Amino acid sequence: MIEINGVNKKFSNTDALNNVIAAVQEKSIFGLVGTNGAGKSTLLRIMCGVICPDTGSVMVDGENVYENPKVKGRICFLSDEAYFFPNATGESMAEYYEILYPHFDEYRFFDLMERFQLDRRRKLASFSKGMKRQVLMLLGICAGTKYLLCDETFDGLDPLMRQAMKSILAGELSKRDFSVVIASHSLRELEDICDHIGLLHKGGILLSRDLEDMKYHIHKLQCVIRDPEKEKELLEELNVVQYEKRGSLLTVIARGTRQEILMSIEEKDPVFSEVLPLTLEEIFISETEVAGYDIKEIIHDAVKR
Ligand SMILES: Nc1ncnc2c1ncn2[C@@H]1O[C@H](COP(=O)(O)OP(=O)(O)OP(=O)(O)O)[C@@H](O)[C@H]1O
Repeated sequence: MIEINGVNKKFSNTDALNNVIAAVQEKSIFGLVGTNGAGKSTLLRIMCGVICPDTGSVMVDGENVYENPKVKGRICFLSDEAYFFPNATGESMAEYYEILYPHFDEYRFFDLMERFQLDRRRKLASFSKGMKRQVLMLLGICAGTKYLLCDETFDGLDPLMRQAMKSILAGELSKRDFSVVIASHSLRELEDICDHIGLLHKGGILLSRDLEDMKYHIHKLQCVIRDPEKEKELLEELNVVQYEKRGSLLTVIARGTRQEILMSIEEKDPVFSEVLPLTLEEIFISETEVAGYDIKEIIHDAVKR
């Protein structure tokens, strides 16, 4: 488990991170979402012990990661710019990773390179940006470390490759003691792979939640109730996050399971009613508005990229 305990980091006059608190659970995928300059790379670099926080700490399996080679050996960090040595090929990078990571699985790496139609003998400098990112992801997966931290590594891949990488990551998770952190601009990108999402904004975590939990405990109700008294009662009974009335159609975003909301609405003799799950985007917008933030622009920006 990685615990981020009140981490602060300042660069000259810039507050890059401001009291960040979060946890990456065992055998999980943690999505770190945020726009440019939100502090994602800084947080990842602190999480893998490359830079030291000004205050606060990052504990990996109960030990401080900074200047701790034993703990750092359990982490593989893939930076947002794929860096390879001059003249490096897939084969020579494999040799390098074998030195760095004792559990690096060379056989698997070459097998995956072949499946992705990446020539292991070709110079990586001649690969496209997306192909370089594929090689980097495969190196990271085959490194055999307990933790893999990916800084926007998914963002340069085409949709097919993204899906392929996601299924490889999911396969790894089911086989071994493995956790992944993926930083991305795109909320939608992470929706179908992450167990947990942390939303980073201007150096602070605005929201950090389990996806299943979020989706299970908040819903959108659309209904038409003729009797205004019953409509009022419904709004009092439900744990309302937001509501809107257009003509006779009442739309409510409320906390609660689908079953709980259905029970409340059925007692009010609705002319029409339906309870729908929220998209991740809708959940983030409503949750952050409740917390007093007008996050729509940030979320939409993150979704568009
Ligand atoms: N070495 C540094 N020196 C000075 N300022 C820095 C340094 N590294 C990061 N910063 C500043 O810290 C803030 C957070 O930067 P960071 O790279 O962590 O954001 P990010 O969320 O990864 O952004 P992006 O999505 O654009 O990569 C920015 O304002 C950035 O200018």
